Amino acid sequence: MENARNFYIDGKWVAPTDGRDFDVIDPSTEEATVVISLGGQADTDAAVAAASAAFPTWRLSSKAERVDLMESILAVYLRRSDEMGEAISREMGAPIEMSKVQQSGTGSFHLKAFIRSLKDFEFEGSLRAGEDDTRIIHEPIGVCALITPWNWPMNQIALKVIPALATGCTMILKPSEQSPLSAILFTEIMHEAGVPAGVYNMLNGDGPGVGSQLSAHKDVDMVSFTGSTRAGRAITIAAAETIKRVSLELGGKGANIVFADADPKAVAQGITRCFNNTGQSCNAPTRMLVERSRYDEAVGQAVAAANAISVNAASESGRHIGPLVSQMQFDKVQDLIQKGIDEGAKLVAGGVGRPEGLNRGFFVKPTVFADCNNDMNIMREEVFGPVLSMMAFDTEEDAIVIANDTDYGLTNYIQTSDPEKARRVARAVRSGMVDINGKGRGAGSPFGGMKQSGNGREGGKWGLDEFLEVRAIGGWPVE
Ligand SMILES: NC(=O)c1ccc[n+]([C@@H]2O[C@H](COP(=O)([O-])OP(=O)(O)OC[C@H]3O[C@@H](n4cnc5c(N)ncnc54)[C@H](O)[C@@H]3O)[C@@H](O)[C@H]2O)c1
Repeated sequence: MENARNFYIDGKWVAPTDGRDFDVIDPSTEEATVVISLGGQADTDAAVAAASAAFPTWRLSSKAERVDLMESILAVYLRRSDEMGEAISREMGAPIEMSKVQQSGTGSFHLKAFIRSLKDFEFEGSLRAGEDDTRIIHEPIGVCALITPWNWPMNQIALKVIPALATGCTMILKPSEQSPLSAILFTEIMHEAGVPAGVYNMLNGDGPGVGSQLSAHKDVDMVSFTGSTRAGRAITIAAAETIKRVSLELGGKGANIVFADADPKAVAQGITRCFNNTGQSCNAPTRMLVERSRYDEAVGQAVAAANAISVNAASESGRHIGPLVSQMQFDKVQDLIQKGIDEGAKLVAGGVGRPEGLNRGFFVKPTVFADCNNDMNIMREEVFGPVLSMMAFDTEEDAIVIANDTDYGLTNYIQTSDPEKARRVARAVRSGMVDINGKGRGAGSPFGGMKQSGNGREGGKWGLDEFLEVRAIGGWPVE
């Protein structure tokens, strides 16, 4: 990859001033696949300076100009979409076919959705009908630091870069050092599409380096972050000194409430959903709560579904799951599986160690625990691996209490054929998002959580609002 060691600052690929080498590991082989540079303070300062210099002009760009630019980006993206799938598969281990469709597909999906949202967005208007002398104006917040994770790399980049661009902000993207290849390719796409110099900048770096430097930088107006609750807390503290806005998308521990009247396929679908992307999704339904009359049958269905999942290298074609992203994640997931056993949960599928025949690579057995309770680590911590925890409940009220007994509040799932119950439970669970009977949310819906799952909303009109200041001007001379 030609630009692997370089950064993109002020419309050009440049060598780092302050960089050091870092090996990107292929999770299927545990071997270095590319060497990138991790930047230092001088690189951070140069990128922030470029974004600051571009802001006064870009903030005045018209909505039509920005829609045109987003359409150009979409055209280039669609042409290079397969390459994007390959880059993501190589850097974080998503199986190649899944990566080309699901991982890479998020880029064009969000681009299209944001083009629609921007076309509909009113940047200026009256306070309310008849109060035309109070003008409400939405303005871009300024220079934004966009810090993204490795699990859905293009999804997160698109959910931050595109709305920042659409609202007239300028930005510095710092992707995860574990998944830089997709970000480098995306930067080539932005360059080819003709993004003006300085509007979009990209630096590779780690959390303690570029991540912290951006969070604390006096010339950065906002940090938009997706990743662990640990890093979200550190960023908030670093940002406090300069009172910058911090938007956070953090972890989750979604409950999937399966009532006795649910579709017979609900349990198997819950497993597929939980283990997709090798369980590395913040909105994965990792706690399956099943009404007692159906519980034993559900455990049997979950075991059959988990045992039917194959695990293999990311480069192999097929519908298997791939490895975890890194040694660190592998160790963390192994540790949590062992804790589940030690705490008395009933291991009914998978377990510690690699699947048979896979001696190298960060591969984990698809694992199911039954008879869990809410005090266990596997029910409280975000595992971020192919591990499902099951528990029985007796009444609707119990299910709601268990679902809400968590520090997180990102997505909950409800399976029932009773529409009244579905509406009641959807209102009662505390999460930014709820999926009923496997129906996804429409394009342009807000994505985000409550409690320690964060405070941001990404996507659609709400995703644009995140990057805007709202101003109120009284005595506006009416035209
Ligand atoms: N909610 C999500 O989408 C999501 C994504 C990735 C990881 N996670 C969770 O995080 C756990 C650990 O994964 P991880 O260590 O790769 O995630 P992380 O939060 O450490 O890293 C995510 C991003 O934040 C940056 N970062 C890390 N520390 C930072 C700091 N102090 N200041 C600024 N930026 C910082 C990283 O360089 C990366 O770009 C996972 O097990 C999982 O539970 C959640």
